[in-house]
Amino acid sequence: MDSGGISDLDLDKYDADEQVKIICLGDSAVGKSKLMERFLMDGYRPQQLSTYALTLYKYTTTINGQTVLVDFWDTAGQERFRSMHPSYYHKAHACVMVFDVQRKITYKNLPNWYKELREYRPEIPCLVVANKIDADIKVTQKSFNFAKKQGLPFYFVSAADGTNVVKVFKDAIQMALSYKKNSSDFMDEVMRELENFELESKEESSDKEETQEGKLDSA
Ligand SMILES: Nc1nc2c(ncn2[C@@H]2O[C@H](COP(=O)(O)OP(=O)(O)OP(=O)(O)O)[C@@H](O)[C@H]2O)c(=O)[nH]1
Ligand SMILES: [Mg+2]
Repeated sequence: MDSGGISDLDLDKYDADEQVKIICLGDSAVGKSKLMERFLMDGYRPQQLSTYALTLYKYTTTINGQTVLVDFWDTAGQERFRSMHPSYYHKAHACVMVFDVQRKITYKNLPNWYKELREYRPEIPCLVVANKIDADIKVTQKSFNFAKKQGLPFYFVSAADGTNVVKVFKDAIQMALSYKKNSSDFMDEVMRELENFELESKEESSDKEETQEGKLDSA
């Protein structure tokens, strides 16, 4: 129940009603960090060092009157395809998968990223993003069939000029929320039940709290 505890603290601290985790996948230098920065800071600083470690961005927004806390996870894609640590995927509610329209290899690697994602998170919404369309707008006439074949939403974007960036992340947040609410993923159901169970028992009696948490920890 480690992250469950942290979530509760976060919800209090940010005065949020809901919390979702969104991860970003894709080869190195496709623009994952730039896209997130563009969305979060509404700015774009070219030529920044690539991401070496994990970066966690916290973002709050209001959807249908509810305050939603979004954890955006960003990590380095590496030069060649490399696996992410399982904790990166843990309890993620949506994934933004990025490739660079100027480098075919980054598109060819999408099935590798997707395969790994599905090993850990079989059901979460995944959005496919073709970045850097500013470099050559003609690419938007090309067809990139991977997303269609997998039945995934697809977006042409540019972190440099901002095209579709807000749209992608807003959609990702909505999808993450609806996934969290109507999830058929068994593990998530169980986790949610456990979280509710913990809250209810806290309300009932505070002196039982410790025993209750002890039980959940060993579950
Ligand atoms: N022309 C253009 N360049 C971009 C765009 N987005 C990112 N870049 C450039 O591409 C390079 C890589 O961007 P990053 O955001 O660092 O890529 P990343 O996917 O986070 O890379 P790693 O952290 O190594 O996995 C940088 O030099 C950016 O300036 C874009 O939309 N258009
Ligand atoms: Mg990066």
